[in-house]
Amino acid sequence: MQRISCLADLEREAVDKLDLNTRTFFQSGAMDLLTRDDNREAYNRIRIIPRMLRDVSKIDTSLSIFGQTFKSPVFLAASANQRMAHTDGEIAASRSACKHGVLHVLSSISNYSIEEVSKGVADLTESGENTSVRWLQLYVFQDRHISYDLVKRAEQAGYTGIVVTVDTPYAGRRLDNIRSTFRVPQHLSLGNFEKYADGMHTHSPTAESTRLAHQNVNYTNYQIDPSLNWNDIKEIKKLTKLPVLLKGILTHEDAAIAVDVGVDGIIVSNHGGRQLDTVPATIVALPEVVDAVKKRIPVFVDGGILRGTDVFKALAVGADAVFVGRPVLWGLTYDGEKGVDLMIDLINEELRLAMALSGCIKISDINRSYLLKSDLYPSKL
Ligand SMILES: Cc1cc2nc3c(=O)[nH]c(=O)nc-3n(C[C@H](O)[C@H](O)[C@H](O)COP(=O)(O)O)c2cc1C
Ligand SMILES: CCCCC(=O)C(=O)O
Repeated sequence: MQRISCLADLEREAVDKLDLNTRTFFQSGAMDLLTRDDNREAYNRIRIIPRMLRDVSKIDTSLSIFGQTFKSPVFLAASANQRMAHTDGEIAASRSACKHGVLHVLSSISNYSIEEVSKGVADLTESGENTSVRWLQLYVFQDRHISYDLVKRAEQAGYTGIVVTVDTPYAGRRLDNIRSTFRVPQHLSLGNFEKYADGMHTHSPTAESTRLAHQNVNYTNYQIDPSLNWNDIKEIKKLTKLPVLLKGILTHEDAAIAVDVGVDGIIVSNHGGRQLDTVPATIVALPEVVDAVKKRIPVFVDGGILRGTDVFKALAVGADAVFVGRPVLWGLTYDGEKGVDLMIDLINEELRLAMALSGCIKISDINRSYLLKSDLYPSKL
């Protein structure tokens, strides 16, 4: 077997190992996959302009956000059902993030619960790692008490941020999941919701409702509340002292409202092309969001990031850090925690090299002057 040299190799190995059901769940995007694929192609169209002779013998990829220090700006995005990739699922991904000093975002729709993941990383604190690099991704369910309780549980379990996903009032229409009838394997449950299966909470998502939602038998079966609006975001802000971020913003208009209502951070995302097909690639949407936010709050981006040069380009446009989604699943599938370690090491090494070869010594050195101007997308501003 050839050695894994980059994230694309890791994807190939993982895809070879997976059954059709899991593979289509991970790879799928909405409708014709135009946005999913555009996320990557848009990075490929941007050229880096390097500078020389700057003593690049020491490269520092560390950064600080909300008072927390991270070793690299490549974070791990939330994805549902990570035990479909590997039996250690979310615990393995979270452990790997803690060891590397980068963020792990736990999906609301995880197989291991908020508390199980906390327990699963606890021994790393004893060996000196910072295990507070964990945020919770929040879906706002029709039964608001469930979502509000998830926030409280996250606070108690040592999570340090809440990421509210705002692009999913309904699940996108993912044709391959409909064609091959997506199923969460019977032995997996949705850890966070077991405590609500008491008859009191009739709107709690279950593994069964998840199955149906993915088959689009009933779009509302995830029990996500499609009435979610800006007033709810203000309520969530009142509920917690943790930073509250919005994931799924794609326009300068929404970015400006987010800042006005007191949101603490924005993740420019199109859900990996899984929601509304034909929305712009995230690296295309990023400049107008960055320009509207004017550094008042951090801006992050995800979607299609596979190379160290992609990370460099996103930071050059103005992202504070980036998230990778599917690559976490490829790492998990390949070799559990060790596979995620490998994924993080590979992309960090590529970023380090991209910085050195373009003459950037630290993260704050990276800016738009390192990109060919004609490749930067026209902003709506
Ligand atoms: C299998 C899968 C499950 C996902 N589940 C969630 C989720 O539960 N909540 C969420 O906010 N985003 C979810 N996402 C979206 C990711 O957080 C992220 O936005 C996206 O994967 C980034 O694109 P990339 O995969 O090209 O890196 C999921 C993505 C995938 C591929
Ligand atoms: C309604 C979608 C829930 C899981 C998810 O976010 C995804 O599969 O992309």
